[in-house]
Amino acid sequence: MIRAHELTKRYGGKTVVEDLGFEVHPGTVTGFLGPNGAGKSTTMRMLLGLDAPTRGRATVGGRSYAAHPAPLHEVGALLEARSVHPGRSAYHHLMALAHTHSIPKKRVEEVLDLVGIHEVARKRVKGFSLGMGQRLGIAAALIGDPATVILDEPVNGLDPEGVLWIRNLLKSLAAQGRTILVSSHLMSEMALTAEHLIIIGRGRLLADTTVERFVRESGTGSVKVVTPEAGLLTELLTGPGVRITCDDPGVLDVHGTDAEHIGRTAAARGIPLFELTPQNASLEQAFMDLTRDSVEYVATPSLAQPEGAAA
Ligand SMILES: Nc1ncnc2c1ncn2[C@@H]1O[C@H](COP(=O)(O)OP(=O)(O)OP(=O)(O)O)[C@@H](O)[C@H]1O
Repeated sequence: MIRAHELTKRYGGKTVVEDLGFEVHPGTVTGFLGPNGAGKSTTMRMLLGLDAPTRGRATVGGRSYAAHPAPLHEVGALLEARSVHPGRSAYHHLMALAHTHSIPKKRVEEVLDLVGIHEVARKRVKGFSLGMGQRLGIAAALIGDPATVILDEPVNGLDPEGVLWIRNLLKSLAAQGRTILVSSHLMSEMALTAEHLIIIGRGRLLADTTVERFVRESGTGSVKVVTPEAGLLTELLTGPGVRITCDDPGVLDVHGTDAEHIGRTAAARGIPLFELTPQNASLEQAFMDLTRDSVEYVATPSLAQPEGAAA
């Protein structure tokens, strides 16, 4: 388990992480979300003992990172900055890590297989694509078979196949009972990967919730329904809190209820459905609504606002 308690970081006069408290539990993927500059990387660096908190405390598995006798077995991490010597091969990089942490050579082969870079393992890292570099970083994070895995923006620069691969890898690591914390600024990707979300903005906690609850409570979700019986289905679904729009014949946009209820209602009356799709775009919208006041790098338009304009 990861625990942050009143975690605070100041650089000079600027507070970049403020009074942050959360827990990350084993067995699920927890997404760590926030707009650019929200403080995600700084928080992760504090969890990993790479930055000292100005105040507060961060523990992994009940101890601060530095207090672990064999940290690679406890925590595996991928941070944004690449720290691999460009002239080294992936194999030698991992071998060096294994050697200095008493990890058997066999484990190097295992993680190379796991991340799918066995074929290029003897090539120099400087020729690696961003995606290959990310895979190598993940191999290094997993080499100690850690109970906790912390990854900062692992899908950055990956192609769709790579994104899908990371998603499945993280889920399988969580299913093995590990604690997984993964940062992103993409809500839509996290909604597919994570079960739990910790959302920060300007270094402060904005939400600590499950994906399911975030979707439900965002209230902005809708379901696209394609049916030849649009009129009848609209009648059956109409009720308190439900709003249905129909811009194209046979295509309904249903707000205020979920796909399961719509599917069951249709099935009970034998109404055929050609499509029943929860709209994830609105999830991204809910995330942007939540973090709007915390977005740091939209400075230009708001600076251009005349004095006294609404914030
Ligand atoms: N070493 C440092 N010295 C001064 N300011 C820093 C330092 N590291 C980070 N910051 C500032 O702290 C804030 C949070 O940065 P951080 O990289 O933690 O955010 P982030 O959420 O990871 O952003 P991104 O999604 O862009 O990676 C930013 O305003 C950044 O400029």
